[in-house]
Amino acid sequence: MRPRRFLPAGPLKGTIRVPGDKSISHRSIMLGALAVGETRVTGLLEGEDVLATAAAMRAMGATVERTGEGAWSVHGVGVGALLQPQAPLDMGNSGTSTRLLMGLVASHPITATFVGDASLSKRPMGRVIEPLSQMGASFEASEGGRLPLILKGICPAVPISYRLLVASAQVKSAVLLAGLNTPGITTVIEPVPTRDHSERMLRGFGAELNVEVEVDGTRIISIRGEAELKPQTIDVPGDPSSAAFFMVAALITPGSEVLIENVGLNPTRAGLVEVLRQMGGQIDEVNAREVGGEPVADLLVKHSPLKGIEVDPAIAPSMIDEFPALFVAAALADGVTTTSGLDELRVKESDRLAVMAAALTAAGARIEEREDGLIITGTGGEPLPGSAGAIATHLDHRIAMSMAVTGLASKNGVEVDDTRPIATSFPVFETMLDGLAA
Ligand SMILES: O=C(O)C1=C[C@@H](OP(=O)(O)O)[C@@H](O)[C@H](O)C1
Ligand SMILES: C=C(OP(=O)(O)O)C(=O)O
Repeated sequence: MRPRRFLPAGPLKGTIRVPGDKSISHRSIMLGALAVGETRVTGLLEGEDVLATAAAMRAMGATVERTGEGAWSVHGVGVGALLQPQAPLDMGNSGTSTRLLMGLVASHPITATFVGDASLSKRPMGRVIEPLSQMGASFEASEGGRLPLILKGICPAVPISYRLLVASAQVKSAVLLAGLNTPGITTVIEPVPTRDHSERMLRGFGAELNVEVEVDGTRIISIRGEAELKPQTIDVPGDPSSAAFFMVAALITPGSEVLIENVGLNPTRAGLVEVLRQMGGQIDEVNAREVGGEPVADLLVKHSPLKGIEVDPAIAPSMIDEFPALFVAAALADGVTTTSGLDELRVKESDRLAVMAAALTAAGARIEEREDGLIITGTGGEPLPGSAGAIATHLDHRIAMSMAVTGLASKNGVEVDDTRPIATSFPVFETMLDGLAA
């Protein structure tokens, strides 16, 4: 364990550039590994989760090499040509690596064992086991459909049409990736839109992918299998989920003004910016452009008095990883913030509703935990008292970073029990935070 007390500090001033988007980084390595020829990636997130994906693709035959800071070269094996890994695939803390790679393995004639850390081993895999079983793959999973599990893929797999039961980009992507090496058309029906990086990138690599949107917003996504992917050059935009911590930090710390450069603002990811603006946060988009097929801008964030709001549950999928950071903003806002429809937060790296309720309460905030959300009564900008002892982060990087930010807006600081998990998604977080506060 690596504990740290995050002390009150500020104002935050300066310009930062957050590391590459985690979702896009995973996908660029996976698709690069399935294209024939060399894919070059710049701006790749070199966090532990993405490195787990890189190691797994190497174990299945691809050449994945670092050529410079954030610069990677991937020589793929071609769709259908993944090799049987010789040892269990260690997915560490990463749900995205696990579920997307299960999709890839499912339609190859190989068997793979998936293992992970204590957090990942508690997370539900039934949501991908179900559709991939329909496609013909077989599974030996631990109790409740959890890791460790053994997946026996099948070739040819059976194309399916699958309606998502949970709003999950990981489940959608697992089925689409399995569909890549499946004859015919594999379809995912998505009643609630989730992040669409897989769709964008599959198209970019030359897969035949079709999206129809029905009047009620349901998306019908079809991919033609036995695809041939062409290698690409990919520039990964900055991760809005990492930028989130600095947006909130700047908004709640008096006198702050921070420019966060190169932030990915794909509409399926940008919910937090909208919600913080509804709360009164001043966040200006400058230099809007496109990077790697994704909308990007620099965000100029200034300290702002925030007010509590009722967060529309419909926006949740577009900010699903940002709720821990939002709860911190709400704890410092004037009035009550209500959130609902957040059951999915209970099955992330930790139970993010229970863990954030306990953590913010320990820091002196007023929190009521409901079945599907938190109700937070803010201080109206007054610093929170801070924590007496160490706050339990349960191997969850986003809890650790959220509570680090809470420390800035506290009287006595907030102690986090373990900062190591931050390296799964944002290895330079502490350096950046210390730099802005200096
Ligand atoms: O597809 C992805 O890259 C991700 C999808 C989301 O998970 P779910 O699909 O479980 O909602 C998100 O929480 C995760 O951090 C990354
Ligand atoms: C939920 C997350 O990641 P994953 O599901 O890939 O572990 C996250 O990064 O917040």
